[in-house]
Amino acid sequence: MNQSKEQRILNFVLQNAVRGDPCSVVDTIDKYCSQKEWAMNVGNEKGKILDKTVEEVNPSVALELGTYCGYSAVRISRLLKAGACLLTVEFNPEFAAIAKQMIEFAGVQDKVKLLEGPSEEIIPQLKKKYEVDTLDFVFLDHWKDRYTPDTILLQECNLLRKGSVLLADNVIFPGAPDFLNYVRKSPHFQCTNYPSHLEYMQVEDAMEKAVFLG
Ligand SMILES: Cc1ncnc2c1ncn2[C@@H]1O[C@H](/C=C/CNC(=O)c2cc(-c3ccc(F)cc3)cc(O)c2O)[C@@H](O)[C@H]1O
Ligand SMILES: [Mg+2]
Repeated sequence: MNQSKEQRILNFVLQNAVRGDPCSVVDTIDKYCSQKEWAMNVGNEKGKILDKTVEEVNPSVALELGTYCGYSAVRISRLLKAGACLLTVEFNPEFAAIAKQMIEFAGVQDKVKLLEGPSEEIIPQLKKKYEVDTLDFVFLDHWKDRYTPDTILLQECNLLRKGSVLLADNVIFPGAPDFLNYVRKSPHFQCTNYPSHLEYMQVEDAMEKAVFLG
């Protein structure tokens, strides 16, 4: 049975990246996806915005919605301080298996907990089952129509505190218009837009930062 694109990306990393070196894993995925097969990783241009935001927040507990192949999980976790952790949520078992191998090859498995299942089921379990108090940072990169309901759910589950930072990918392309509307109109969020480009393409895209005000 022929391989999936995601399996081909993982194989390329296993054969070309340096085991235990998260930067080389990120660079190798970008090399493959810019030269051979496009894939929906956040990429290097928007990845630098993600890096800066993670470094500013310096989170103890971070959440990612939409692991896919693990590109941003490796990218985020490489910047986390000792003892900090990233919880990343993925409901597609094939992608979860790929991401698990990607995370382990990069050597960041001690900082990353991959939670398999739909975000709407996982988010309400974070406090009791995963011993989360509140989240310092949330990266939204899953189905775009889930950004708003999950942002509301995070608030309902008391997972955000004054200063919690949400960063959303693709608010221009494919677009998350209802999310932009929601956070920009809400008195509970202070928003900043970061214009950029779609990964590996010259198409306009942007990331939106929404800081929870309590
Ligand atoms: C509720 C729930 N729970 C758990 N996992 C969930 C989940 N909803 C989705 N997932 C998971 O997350 C990933 C999905 C990511 C969705 N991302 C995009 O659709 C996306 C698309 C493009 C794109 C751009 C130009 C094009 F022409 C076509 C596509 C670029 C991007 O950057 C994207 O992020 C994927 O791994 C999926 O299984
Ligand atoms: Mg994306």
